[in-house]
Amino acid sequence: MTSAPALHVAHESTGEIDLGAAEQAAGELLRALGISTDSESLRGTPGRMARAYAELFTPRPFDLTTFPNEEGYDELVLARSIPVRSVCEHHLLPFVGTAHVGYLPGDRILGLSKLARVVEHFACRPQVQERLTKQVADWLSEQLQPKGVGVVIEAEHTCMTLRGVQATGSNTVTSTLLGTLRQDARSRQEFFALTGVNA
Ligand SMILES: Nc1nc2c(ncn2[C@@H]2O[C@H](COP(=O)(O)OP(=O)(O)OP(=O)(O)O)[C@@H](O)[C@H]2O)c(=O)[nH]1
Ligand SMILES: [Zn+2]
Repeated sequence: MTSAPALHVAHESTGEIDLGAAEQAAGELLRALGISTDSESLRGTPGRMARAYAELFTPRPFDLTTFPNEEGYDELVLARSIPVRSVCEHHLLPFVGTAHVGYLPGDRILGLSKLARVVEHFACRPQVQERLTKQVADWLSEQLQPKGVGVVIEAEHTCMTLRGVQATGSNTVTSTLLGTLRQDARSRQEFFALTGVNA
């Protein structure tokens, strides 16, 4: 199988990260919340907070490597249980879970790891789960021109399980289907059956 020229996926930063300013602000936030940073173990906490959020908001750049679909493979390609870690844009608390990302190939097939990389790419920013699901599906559709795309994400929102309503054990399922996977009932059913999500 010959590799097509890789298309570089630009880092889509949500803005410049100023670690120094973030550390200072984190220190002020802790003090405003009544948490002293005087002790040895908390002295570095504002800096750690700044670096932790910077890490969560910085996706790793990657190349979108595709190959010609030489065998004319026309069934579903599905990567299941891709880990998802993101941060909800309402509380800036983590939501974590798994994504199932699949497509029905057209003229080209995608390097399999890229299905996980595109999830990370859109997860590394303040998000809502619905938008993340749709962004992954739309991006695959635009870049690969497949016959269909399906994305399902199941995630626990810690803003909903650890605080607020404290709905411990709950998780949220979102899905976006495009093309044949949306229009054709049999393809749709097969997709959900293979993801293991009851729909
Ligand atoms: N649709 C959607 N809502 C989300 C997501 N992540 C968090 N939220 C919700 O965003 C909402 C923000 O609502 P507010 O009423 O402003 O916040 P709040 O007072 O902290 O609400 P509670 O969480 O109910 O205590 C909450 O209902 C969250 O559950 C997400 O990915 N998608
Ligand atoms: Zn939230």
